[in-house]
Amino acid sequence: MTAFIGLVFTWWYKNYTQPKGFPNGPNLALPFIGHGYKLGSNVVESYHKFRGKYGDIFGLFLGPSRIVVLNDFDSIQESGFHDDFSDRPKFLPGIKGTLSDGGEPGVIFSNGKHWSEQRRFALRTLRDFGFGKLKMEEVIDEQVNQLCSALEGIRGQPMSVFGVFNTSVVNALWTITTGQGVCANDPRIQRITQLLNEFDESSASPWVLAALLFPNIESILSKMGLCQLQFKTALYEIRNVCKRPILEHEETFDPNNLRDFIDAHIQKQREPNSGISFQGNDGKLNLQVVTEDLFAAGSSTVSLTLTWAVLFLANHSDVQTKIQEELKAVTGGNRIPTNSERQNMPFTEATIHEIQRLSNIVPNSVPREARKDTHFRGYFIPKGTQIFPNLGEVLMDPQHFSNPKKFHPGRFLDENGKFVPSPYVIPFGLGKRRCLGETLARVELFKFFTGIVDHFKVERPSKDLLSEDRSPLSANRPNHFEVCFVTRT
Ligand code: HEM
Repeated sequence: MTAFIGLVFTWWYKNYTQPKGFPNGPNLALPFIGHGYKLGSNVVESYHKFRGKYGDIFGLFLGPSRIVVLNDFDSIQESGFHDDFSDRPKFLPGIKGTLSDGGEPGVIFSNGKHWSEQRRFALRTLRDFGFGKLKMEEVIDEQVNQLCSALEGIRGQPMSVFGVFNTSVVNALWTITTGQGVCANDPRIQRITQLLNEFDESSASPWVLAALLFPNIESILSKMGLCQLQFKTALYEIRNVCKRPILEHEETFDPNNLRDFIDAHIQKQREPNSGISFQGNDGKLNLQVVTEDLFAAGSSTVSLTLTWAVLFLANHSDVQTKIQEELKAVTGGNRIPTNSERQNMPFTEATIHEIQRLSNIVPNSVPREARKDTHFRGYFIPKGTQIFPNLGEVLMDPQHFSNPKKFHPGRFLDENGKFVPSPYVIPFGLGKRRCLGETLARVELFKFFTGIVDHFKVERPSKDLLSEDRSPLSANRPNHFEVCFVTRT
């Protein structure tokens, strides 16, 4: 018996205690759940408390995974550009298929050459987007107009905006990747957006995080009703929906007429020196998964930011008035401004910057992993440790933003009314893994936002201000609320 206890203790000591020089953090990690029992229902709040207690860089076990949480701008920036910290941990391994070298395909959770090549390709293709008649701005304008027409149809009645933007944002992405327009009520798109939405709602739960990090316990947690990984189901469904257009594109591919993102990828696959990640079956798998990745990363992020935007607008009608004045001066108030016109709209720019700061929709960013034993800022970080850049702590840091919980676009305007962006507004992360959809996201946010303010006065159904707090069940969503979109004459 003593020998058994000795063995268990040795196993626990080896797997659940931190090495010398590791950042401070809560004590006593329990087998399998680690410090999960010390986290409340909202991980973001727990991390904020831990930061107060253990400092800007602290460590803990989440399930059996060793984690370091970075909470200040300098360490997030330095780690972001650090070669040893630019890998992603394994995420539901194999769920997206496996490359010939055993690695993960795609871009969000891939590493090494596959990641760098696919990232460079996707970044460039989204940034320079324009295939034949298909131009990014036109695609988005069409979705903004469709959305505004649908909202006009509600005739100013109180309505919830949760999920309202998802369809438009997914439709724009669908057009950009596949070249095909879809009708607003396409059941495939509705299903994908619904699943991503549900995942988003549950993403602050420590159980969901534990299941993502430690797939072996996922089925047990699901059976206990502690977590449902809708995200996984969504990935399968997105895969099925994307398969068909990819096959059709392969059959009808014409190198002299690139129609969309899929065509651009197929062209790379057919170039002899395009890099290993575009060759053979790996190339095909990468296309499949990069397409899925764009949907997974690019839909609820943008639509949730717009949901917060509407909430802030409803609470701050003075902000709406100023933006409407800017729109009138720049466009005459009867069309969606072009992306290049945003430089003439400093107050609008400042407002979107403030919305992105305060909505803080990806508070813990996407985890990275230490590729080897590394010394970082005086700490020892062993190989395999997961690194969480806690962006939310920077966005809400009183050292960078006075009264950080207050919605105040004016903080980003100088005395001449010029827009001065803050280096501490980092909703897209920092460094080598920084969001690759940033350009597209910025154009989408600008166009949907100005389109709505131009068409409507966003009003609260009653005199009471809407709560700007986070829903207790989620790190990034507002509490349920309703607004009225009153058409402007
Ligand atoms: C408001 C909108 C968005 C926000 C706040 C956001 C935020 C982020 C963040 C924080 C990361 C992790 C960065 C890191 O690890 O350092 C990320 C990664 C990523 N985002 Fe976004 N994102 C947004 C929109 C989009 C869009 C529209 C797309 C594409 C259509 C996209 C595609 C990606 C991809 C593919 C990655 C993984 C990059 C890599 O691992 O190399 N995102 N995003």
